[in-house]
Amino acid sequence: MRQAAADAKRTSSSSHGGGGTGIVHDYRPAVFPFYEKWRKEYGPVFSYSVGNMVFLHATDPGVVRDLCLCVSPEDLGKSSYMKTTHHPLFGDGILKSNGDAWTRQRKLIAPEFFPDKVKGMVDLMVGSAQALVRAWEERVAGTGALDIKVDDDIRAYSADVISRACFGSSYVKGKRIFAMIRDLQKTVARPNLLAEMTGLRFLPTRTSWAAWRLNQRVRRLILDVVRESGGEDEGNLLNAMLRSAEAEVGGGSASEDFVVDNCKNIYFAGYETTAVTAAWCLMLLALHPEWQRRVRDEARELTMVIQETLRLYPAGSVVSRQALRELSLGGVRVPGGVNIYVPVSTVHLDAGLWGAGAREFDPDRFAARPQLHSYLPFGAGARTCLGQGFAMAELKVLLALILSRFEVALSPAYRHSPALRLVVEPEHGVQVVLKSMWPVDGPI
Ligand code: HEM
Repeated sequence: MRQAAADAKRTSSSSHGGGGTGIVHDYRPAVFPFYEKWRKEYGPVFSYSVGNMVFLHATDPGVVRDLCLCVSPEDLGKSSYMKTTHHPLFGDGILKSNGDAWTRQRKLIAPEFFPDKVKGMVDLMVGSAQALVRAWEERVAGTGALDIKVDDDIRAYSADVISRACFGSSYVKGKRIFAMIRDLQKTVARPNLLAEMTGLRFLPTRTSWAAWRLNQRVRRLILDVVRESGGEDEGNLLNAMLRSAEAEVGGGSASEDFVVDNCKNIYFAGYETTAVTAAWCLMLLALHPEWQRRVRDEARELTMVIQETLRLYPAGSVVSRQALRELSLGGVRVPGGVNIYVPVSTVHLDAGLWGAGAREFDPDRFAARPQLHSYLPFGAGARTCLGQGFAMAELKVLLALILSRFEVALSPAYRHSPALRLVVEPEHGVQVVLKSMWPVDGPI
């Protein structure tokens, strides 16, 4: 098995040879070698167990369609698998909660991402994107062309946007908080399967102590910002959550928990996902200069390019659920307690759903709306991503500004190697060559 994974890794991790030849967008054999092997052996629906946990792996369109249509929080919820290990990161926030607790949080947070609210955040996105583009312009000036790994700068953009949106004028402190949550994420991201499967997870370990300490610091800092804001209505997410929490759960530590946990959830859900999507999108645009031209001519085309990026490189690689009671999905009986995994990239590359060219980059396919169950970059059913409008706006602002200033080509140093680190990201970063299209003091 290990050898199969290593072989697959070698074939998908390739230097692209200058013009982008040799890049294979289908990363499944490298990133999910076991699932691919089992799917080929057992078909689109199979189950396996780890200790006493049962997993149903499904890519059958009937199962996926029923999963998308199931909106009852009593039937399907988020898996309790890893809940204890990941508790310092997610707490009881929206991402992992179920039942009434989830319904209440969703109702409170969703309005903060309604289109009119997102529209009000576009200016702050433009401000952050302009800072990035200006910095690149300065580096390009004098050299004519800049060979650059874009990932860190894009991450800084994503962190800046989400900090400003969440923390308003305290966004500098917000960025420190998010940096700490990132450390927390790294600490809890090392899964301890044995601990999950046994009572040992309740015993403190060095990692769990480190996570606990980090968590306390994050909590103190978030509550500091809340106190500093003095309840002033700044129109940022933090204040909105505070208002909601006080109205719903009353003051005191329950409302503090609500705010702290959901700050961490929003950060986790919105930061890395958006940054990684922007990086993959730049890689694909660098490979396809004809699409750079089309996007410059017609803004609508940018939406299609982003949609196609999310099809080929979905940041959320798996839609996971737990059957909270016995269900039937696409004619398959699913007993209560079973964990359901839908590998998004397999659905997105299904030739039956997307045609023979499913593995190729072709944004034109999004001229028509895809079928509900064939496109899951933002998840499925009642639990779909709350921030998708926000993420799309953030991506459009950044990419439109970059393309209005630069021609983008893939660097000869780029190595294509998608790797799973909670989200599927470019293992060695995305390295491109930027050429300025305008004089450096031109308008942005
Ligand atoms: C390109 C960027 C993004 C991608 C690909 C993405 C993807 C996802 C996915 C796959 C889920 C799980 C859905 C499911 O299980 O059915 C999710 C949930 C969620 N996302 Fe996003 N997301 C992105 C950006 C954002 C942003 C920017 C925010 C907020 C600022 C956000 C907030 C959330 C929240 C709150 C949930 C939990 C929804 C619930 O459980 O009810 N996401 N996202």
